[in-house]
Amino acid sequence: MKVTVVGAGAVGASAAEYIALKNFCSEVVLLDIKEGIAEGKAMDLMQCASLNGFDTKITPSSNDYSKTAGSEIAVITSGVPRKPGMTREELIGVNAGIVRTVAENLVKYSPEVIIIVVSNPMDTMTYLVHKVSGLPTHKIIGMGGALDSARFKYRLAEALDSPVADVDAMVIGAHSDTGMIPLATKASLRGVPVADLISDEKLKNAVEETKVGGATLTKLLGTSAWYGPGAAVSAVVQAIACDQKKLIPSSVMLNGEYGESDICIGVPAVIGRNGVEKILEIQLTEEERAQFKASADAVRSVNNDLSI
Ligand SMILES: NC(=O)C1=CN([C@@H]2O[C@H](COP(=O)(O)OP(=O)(O)OC[C@H]3O[C@@H](n4cnc5c(N)ncnc54)[C@H](O)[C@@H]3O)[C@@H](O)[C@H]2O)C=CC1
Ligand SMILES: O=C([O-])CC(=O)C(=O)O
Repeated sequence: MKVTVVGAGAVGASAAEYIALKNFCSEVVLLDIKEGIAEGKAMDLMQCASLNGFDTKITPSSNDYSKTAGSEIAVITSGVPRKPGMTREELIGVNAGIVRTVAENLVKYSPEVIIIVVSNPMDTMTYLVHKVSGLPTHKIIGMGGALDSARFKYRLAEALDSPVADVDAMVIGAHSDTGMIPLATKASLRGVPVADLISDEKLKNAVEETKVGGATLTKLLGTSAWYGPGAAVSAVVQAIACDQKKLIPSSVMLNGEYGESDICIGVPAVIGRNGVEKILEIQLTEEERAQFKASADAVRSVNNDLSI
């Protein structure tokens, strides 16, 4: 299995590292437009192979897409991250041009590829890839829900004083500070509804902290996060590569599901060897349905800023 990661910055390198550590791919091509970056990161990562016991070969590329030819999966992390005080939506002006060119180049050399979009504003960048790549809709997946759900589980575990691994929870909606919808009503501690175990106030705090999870880290770090994003990317890549058919909230093109069409936004999706294998339409409360509609409206208005 050959996987390409475009963008050898913080998130791209972290994703390549986690993919290699999990040892399920033969090759990861790490491509960056900046001369030397991919070479340096790939060399540094390959020097971990004997220490960490992985066989995955990490091949660098300085913007040479011929090296990506025949990739079955490609991850787009190229573009600028936000700085403290910014929203993800403010990145559209720079990132749309980058994501468009990258998607076109990827498809040129790997016409059968499945693309995972990470660059922000992620839901709109995913929509853009649908419009410019010519790939079938099931082959384009926006990564946001995997990360946001992991952050929600972390916040719930904190509130419950329980191990994170005992918590199950999901976040749907847009990957944005205001559009995320952590599904508090469905969160559980090994099947026991979390709402039965902690106060409304604690649950509400966990929801609010999850929604601004990216902004909180950006404020602390001066740039956006990379370990969680890299791990979340590797989980989506592995679900495809190993045909795991995992239920991962992902930004996918909707065609009537949840009452929305011609939009990419986070919904529960089964991810396997064919990419998006199924979209699950789960029961939402009236309040969650209203939140989803508002979230979709906001994504649509950002999509309108694209020139496609
Ligand atoms: N969807 C999600 O959950 C998350 C999304 N992000 C987004 O991912 C993106 C990357 O973030 P970081 O890795 O922290 O940024 P970074 O600045 O560390 O790395 C970005 C890399 O992209 C490269 N690049 C720029 N234009 C390129 C092009 N045309 N072709 C190839 N490479 C190019 C740069 O040289 C740089 O090395 C940002 O847009 C950020 O907002 C970050 C975290 C989570
Ligand atoms: O917050 C950001 O800008 C980066 C991102 O999408 C995340 O970490 O969730």
